Amino acid sequence: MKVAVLGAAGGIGQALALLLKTQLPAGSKLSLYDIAPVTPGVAVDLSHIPTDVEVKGFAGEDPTAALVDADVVLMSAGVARKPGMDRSDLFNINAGIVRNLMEKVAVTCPKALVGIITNPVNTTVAIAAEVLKNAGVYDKNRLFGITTLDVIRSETFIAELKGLNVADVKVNVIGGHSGVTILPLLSQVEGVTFTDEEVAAMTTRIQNAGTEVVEAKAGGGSATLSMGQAACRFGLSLVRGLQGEANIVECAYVDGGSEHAEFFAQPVLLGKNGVEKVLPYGEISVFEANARDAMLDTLKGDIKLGVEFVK
Ligand SMILES: NC(=O)c1ccc[n+]([C@@H]2O[C@H](COP(=O)([O-])OP(=O)(O)OC[C@H]3O[C@@H](n4cnc5c(N)ncnc54)[C@H](O)[C@@H]3O)[C@@H](O)[C@H]2O)c1
Ligand SMILES: O=C(O)C[C@H](O)C(=O)O
Repeated sequence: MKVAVLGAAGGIGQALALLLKTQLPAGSKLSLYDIAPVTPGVAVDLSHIPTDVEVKGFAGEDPTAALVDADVVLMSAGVARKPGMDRSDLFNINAGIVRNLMEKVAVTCPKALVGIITNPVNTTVAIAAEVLKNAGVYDKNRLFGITTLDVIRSETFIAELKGLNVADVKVNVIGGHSGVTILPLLSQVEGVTFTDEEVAAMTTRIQNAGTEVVEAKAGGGSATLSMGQAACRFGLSLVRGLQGEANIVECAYVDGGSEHAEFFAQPVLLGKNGVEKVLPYGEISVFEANARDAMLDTLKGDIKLGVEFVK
C-alpha cells in the first residue's frame, strides 16, 4: 500500500507523516511531497523511526515522482488561515494549488483514493472533481473531502461536557467543512441527552472550533496536530477499506448522490473501491433539520465557486 502526502513539509503534513510512519501496516510505502526543499530531509528524519514503512521525500515544482503507484493521496498543500480570515479567504491561493496538483494526480495515479484537506474544503473538492472530469478519469467513489476533524472535535467536546469516556462517544457530522455547513448530529449521540441550550452552544462551538485554534495560535497558523490525527484516522480507514476490512465507516464530504447538494458530508462505508456505500445519516431533530436546510445555499454557493473556477 502506498500513501502519498502532498504538502508534507507543512504543519499538518509533518504531523500526518509521523503518524502514518508509525501506524501504517507493515510493508507500506509513504511518499512525501512539498514544494519546500526541506521535504527529502523530513523523509530522512522519519526514516530513522524503526517501523516497516518505507519513506521517500520529494521537493520541487513537480509532484509526479511522489505520485507514481500511489493507492491513497492525502492533500494538505496550501496556505492556512490567520485571525480575522474565513476559510473562503484562502480560495484565491489554494484553488490554483489544488487544481495543479490534481492535474498531476489525474495523469499519474488516476485510480488513487484522494482525500482533500486543503481549505476551503467545500470548494477545493469540487475543483478536484472538475479536474478529474476534464481528464476523463473521475470516479466519485474515490474522492473525499476530509471532515474527520469535525468528528473528533465533536467526540472530544461532548465527552468533556458530559464526563464520558471519549472512546465511547460516536458522532456523525454532516454537511460541509466551514461555519454553518458543519452540522454535528447531537440528537443521535447514544446515552446522552442535551438541553436545548446545550445543543445550541455545542453546535456553535464545533462550528467555530477551527477559529478557536486560529485565534489561540495568534497568527501562527491553524489546526495542525489535531488535523494530523484526524487525517491519519481517515487515511488509515481508506487503507483498511482498500485491504478488504469490513465495516469501515467514516463521515466524509463526498459526491454521494445527496438530495441536498452535489457534495455533502455524511457517513460512508469504505471498501476496495473507496466508497462502497453512502449511508443514510438517519433520524435528526427539528433543530438539526432546520440547520441543515439553512446551510444549503452557502454550501451550494461554495461548490459552484469550485466548479466555475475550473470551467
Ligand atoms: N480539512 C480540515 O479539516 C483542515 C484542518 C486544518 C487545516 N486545513 C487546511 O490545510 C491546509 C494546510 O494547513 P497547514 O497548517 O499544514 O499549512 P502549512 O502552511 O503549515 O503547510 C502547507 C504546506 O503546503 C506547501 N505547499 C504550498 N503550495 C504547495 C504546492 N503547490 N505543492 C506542494 N506543497 C505546497 C507549503 O510549502 C507548506 O509546507 C490549509 O489550507 C488549511 O486551511 C484543513
Ligand atoms: O479553521 C481552519 O482554518 C482550519 C481547519 O479547517 C479547522 O477546522 O481547524
